Amino acid sequence: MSVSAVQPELRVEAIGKTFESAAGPVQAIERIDFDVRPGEFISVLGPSGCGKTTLLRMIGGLERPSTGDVAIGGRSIWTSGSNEAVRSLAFAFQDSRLFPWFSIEENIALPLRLRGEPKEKRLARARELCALVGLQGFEKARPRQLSGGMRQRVSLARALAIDPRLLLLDEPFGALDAMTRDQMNLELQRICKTTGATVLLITHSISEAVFLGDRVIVLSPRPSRVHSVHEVTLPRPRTIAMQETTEFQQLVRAVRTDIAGYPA
Ligand SMILES: Nc1ncnc2c1ncn2[C@@H]1O[C@H](COP(=O)(O)OP(=O)(O)OP(=O)(O)O)[C@@H](O)[C@H]1O
Repeated sequence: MSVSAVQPELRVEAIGKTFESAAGPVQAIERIDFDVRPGEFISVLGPSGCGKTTLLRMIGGLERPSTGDVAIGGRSIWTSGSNEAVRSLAFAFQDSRLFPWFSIEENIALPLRLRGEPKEKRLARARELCALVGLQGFEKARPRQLSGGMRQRVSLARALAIDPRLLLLDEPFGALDAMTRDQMNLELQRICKTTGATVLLITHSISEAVFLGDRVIVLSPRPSRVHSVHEVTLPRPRTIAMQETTEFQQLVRAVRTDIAGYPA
């Protein structure tokens, strides 16, 4: 089968969004189109307020677009309202959004509980995921006993609990210090390789976008459009040392040039 014959995992088609507000309409997104291949990692960058979170929310079924549609695995979310498409995706955010009164394994198992999975099955899956994200031994701990980086691991594990077709990440490591963030980027790369997940990552960090992405999509200021798309051809697995290479630095420079002049 040729590459072009592979059905995209995600299709964003002519999507646009205008919010109604007391001060009048606010056009956040003019028009955005792109496809994501199964297993691909896409990073999305753009100036503050250009509509990145709005885009993610429309892809995730949380915000109705004013125009256009989104399809996951060939199933439209907005035109035909496919519940199955929405059930096949998962989110993680900058704030880990854990329930403080639940243990780590109960937090991870929560999406399975909401789906009515039996307790034994969902806790077994939570323990597997604890190991996958490097939290073995912390299954019974409470969120307050963990560091910020560890809480983000829990948040990722919880997102992976349903085996999502598509993982939507909104600046998940934005609140972490630089060293923890590097570590989490390596972990995320390893987890993606293990699970084969298709990922859309919103970030404000150009180097994170290049380090993780197969492609980097740069959005224009509001009302946003796709400004440019950068293919990242660095081999995988990527290492922190690769950030010192000329190829990596050239890519970062090219992306930065595209968003130069915008507050990133
Ligand atoms: N519910 C809403 N009602 C009115 N305007 C909104 C609403 N939600 C978002 N906006 C506006 O839409 C634009 C895009 O917001 P959004 O949060 O998607 O941007 P962003 O690129 O994620 O921003 P940042 O990089 O700062 O996180 C902003 O101008 C915002 O004020």
